[in-house]
Amino acid sequence: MNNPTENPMNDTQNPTSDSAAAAPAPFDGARNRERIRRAMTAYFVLGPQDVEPLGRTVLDAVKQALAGGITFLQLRAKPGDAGDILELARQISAILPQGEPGIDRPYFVIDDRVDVAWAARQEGLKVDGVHVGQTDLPVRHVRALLGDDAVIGLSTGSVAEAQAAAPLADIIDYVGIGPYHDTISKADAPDGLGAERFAAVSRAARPLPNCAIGGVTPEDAPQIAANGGDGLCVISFICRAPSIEHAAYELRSAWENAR
Ligand SMILES: Cc1ncc(COP(=O)(O)OP(=O)(O)O)c(N)n1
Ligand SMILES: Cc1ncsc1CCOP(=O)(O)O
Ligand SMILES: [Mg+2]
Repeated sequence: MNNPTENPMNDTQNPTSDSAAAAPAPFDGARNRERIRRAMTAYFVLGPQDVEPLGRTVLDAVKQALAGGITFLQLRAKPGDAGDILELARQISAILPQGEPGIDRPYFVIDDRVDVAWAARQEGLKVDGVHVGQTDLPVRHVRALLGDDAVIGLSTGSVAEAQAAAPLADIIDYVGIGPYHDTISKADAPDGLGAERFAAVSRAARPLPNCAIGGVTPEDAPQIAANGGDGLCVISFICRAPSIEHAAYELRSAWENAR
């Protein structure tokens, strides 16, 4: 299913792919913003709380989602002790393909836990960085702790938060915008933004890459693409699907057809 010819991680428009070597794009920073933007295509978030009640494991879910072609992965274990999250990150890292994130394998980040992301990177795991929310450690401290080449994502849910994020484009790499619809996967989430408010938030967050999160399914792809989105981010759509591999494939195909 993970056909390299259809792979945004091997895409000819990707300035870092071999096939683009003849016409290199201008350098856009140490972490390559355009590569990260394209990796927003099919962003999968999960933790034990999302799959274990359904009789699945995080590792099996990740294996199947990789086969289906996800382009970005986030380990969001809530609640979780640091050591347990680190151990899960080790196991996930071991099944990720070798090579460059965004080209040969999905990016892989840890939710909230800058300490775990730091430890994982010290161990040489394929952990690219962290995704933090508005009340987590401020991103300037996250950047100082993780270094220049770590990937840092920030949650935004309003125009004001996006306006505050945009000037930090040298510190953060992308924003998650949501919830797009109401969600069952985050207890304290506000009501869904809907397409119009999403458009205003994504506009305010420019030039940062973004993904839409919260009740998102492949059916949303055309509307999200038309409103300035760079990709689709899901928990339930993949975790609750009869076939995780097929759901991941559907998510990615929907975005590739919509953008
Ligand atoms: C890609 C992405 N976007 C938003 C979130 C939500 O993060 P946050 O607001 O910190 O809430 P929790 O996920 O920590 O409950 C996310 N995790 N990923
Ligand atoms: C973590 C998070 N942040 C905003 S909505 C959300 C949950 C998304 O999960 P689902 O795809 O199941 O609605
Ligand atoms: Mg958080």
